[in-house]
Amino acid sequence: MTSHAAIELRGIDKSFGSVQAVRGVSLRIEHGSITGIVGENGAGKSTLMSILYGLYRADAGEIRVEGRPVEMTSPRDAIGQGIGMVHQHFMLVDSFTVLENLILGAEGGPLLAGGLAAARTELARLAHEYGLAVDPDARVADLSVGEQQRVEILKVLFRGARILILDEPSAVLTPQETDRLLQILRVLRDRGVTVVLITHKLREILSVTDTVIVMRRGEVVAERATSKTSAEELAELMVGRKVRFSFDKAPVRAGEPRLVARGLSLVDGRRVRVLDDISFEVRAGEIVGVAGVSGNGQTELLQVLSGIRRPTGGTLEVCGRRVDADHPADPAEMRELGVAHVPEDRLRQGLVPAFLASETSILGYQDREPFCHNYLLDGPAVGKHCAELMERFDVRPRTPGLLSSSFSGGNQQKLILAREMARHPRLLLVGQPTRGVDIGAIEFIRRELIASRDAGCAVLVVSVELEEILSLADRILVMSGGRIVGEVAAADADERTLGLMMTGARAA
Ligand SMILES: Nc1ncnc2c1ncn2[C@@H]1O[C@H](COP(=O)(O)OP(=O)(O)OP(=O)(O)O)[C@@H](O)[C@H]1O
Repeated sequence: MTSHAAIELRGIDKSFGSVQAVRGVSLRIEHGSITGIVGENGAGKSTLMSILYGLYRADAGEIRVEGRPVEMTSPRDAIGQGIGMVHQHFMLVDSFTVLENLILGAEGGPLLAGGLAAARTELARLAHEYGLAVDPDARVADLSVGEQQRVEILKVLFRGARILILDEPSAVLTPQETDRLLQILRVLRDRGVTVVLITHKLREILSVTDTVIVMRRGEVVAERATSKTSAEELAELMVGRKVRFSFDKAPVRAGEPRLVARGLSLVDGRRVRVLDDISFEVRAGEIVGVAGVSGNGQTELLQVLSGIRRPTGGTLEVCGRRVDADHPADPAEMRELGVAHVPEDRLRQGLVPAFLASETSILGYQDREPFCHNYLLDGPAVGKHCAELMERFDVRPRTPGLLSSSFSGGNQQKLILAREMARHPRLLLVGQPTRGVDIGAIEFIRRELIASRDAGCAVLVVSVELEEILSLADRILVMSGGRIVGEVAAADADERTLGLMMTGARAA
C-alpha cells in the first residue's frame, strides 16, 4: 500500500462569471476504493470532476495524482495521468463497431502499433478481466444502453486508466442494468481501479461505495465511511434539512376523463408497430403511472399524446376533443386544449440549450399574453415570469439571463417542470419527472405533482423508477413491447409484481 492518495485536491476554486461553482475544495481519494460524490443539483459535483478530467481549468488550487502535482489543461493530460471519465451522455459513434469505437482517438498510441489485431486481443483481455462482455464487431447502434455504457468503460480502460470517474451513470439505465453496473464497479475496485461515482441515488451509494463525500453550494461539507452513515443522514447533509422519502396522499377523487385512448397504434418509418392497440383513460384528479423497461413504447406514447407524432390507428380524445389520425392536432393545438408536456429528453425536446433561461421559461407559450403583445416579445414580462418560476421551484442560480445550457441538469429539469406546471394544465404528461434531480428536489416535484392532482389536473407519469411510480400513482399501467400488458391499483402493487409484469413473466 502506498502512502499517497490516488488523487488529492487542494483548495480548488472555479467560477463561471458571477457563479462560484466550486470553492476551496480539498479532498483525498484513496487507491482501489469506490468514492461516492453526492450533493444537490448545482452543488458543483460535475464541475469538480470536469476540472480533474481537464475539461475545465481551476481558478486556483492544486491537483496531485499519486502524490505528484499535475497540470490538467485537457482530457489528454488527464488520460496521460491514468484518469478516465464516463459521461452521462455517451460519446460513441453509433455507426461504428465496438472495436472501431475503442480505437477511435487512440490512433498512434502504443497499443495500436500492433494494429487492429492487437487492439482486438487487448479488448478481449479487458473484457475478461473486468467482466465487461461485449461483442467487438457489434455496431454500437444495435447495443442496449447498458452495453453502450460498458463500451464507454472499456474505452477508458483501453487508454490505460486506473482512475475512473462516472457522472450519474445509472440515470439512463434500467434497474437490472444498474445492478449489473454496480457489480462491474466492484470488480474494477477489486482489481485495483480507483472509482469515483457521482450519483443522486443513495441506494447505489450505500450499496457500492467505501466513502461518501457530500458537496453543498460548491463546498465539501462532509465525508463519511459508507458503513457508518445512512440515507437519512446523507440526505440531511446534502439538503441541510430533513427529507421525507414518502408522503401520505389524500384518497383519489377522480372526475371526468381528460384522456381517452382506444386501440391506439403507431407504426414507425421502419414499419415497426411501436404502439399496439393501446386503450386507457386518465381522469381529472388522478395520477396514472406508466411503468416499463425503457424502450417499450413509453417514449412514443408520450409523443403521440402530446401531438409530436400522429398515431397511425385508433382513437384519441383529449379534454373532450378528438385528436387522432383522422383529427390531427399539433403540440401547439394540444397546449391550447390544456395539455402540458414535460418530455423525457430535456436537452432535445424540453429546452433549447442556446436560449436564455427566460426564453426556456416561456417556450411553447411565447405567443401568448402577457409575454407577447402585437407579435412583440415583452422582455421585462418574460424576465419577471422566469424569476417567479425560479423562486417557486428553487432553480439555482436564480438568473433568468443565463444560458439554459449553463444550468446543471437537475436545475434545467426544474425549470421545464415549472414552465409546464405553472399553466395549471388540464392534462399533464410527464416523462421521467425526477431523472437527474437531487433528493430535495424529488420531494418537491412529487409534492407538486400530487398538488396538481388534488387541484383536479389529470396527470400521466411515465417513469422507469418503480419506486417513483409507486409513490405517485393512483393506478399503474405496465407497458411491454408497445402494449399495455397490465393495470393495477397502486395500493395493490409492489416493485416485485410490477417487475414481473414488465418482463412479461406475469399478467395482471
Ligand atoms: N459552463 C457553465 N457556465 C456557467 N455556469 C455553469 C457552467 N457549468 C456549471 N455552471 C454552474 O456551476 C454550478 C455547479 O454546476 P454543476 O453542473 O457542477 O453541478 P452538479 O452538482 O453537477 O449538479 P447536477 O446534480 O444537477 O448535475 C451551477 O450553479 C451551474 O449552473
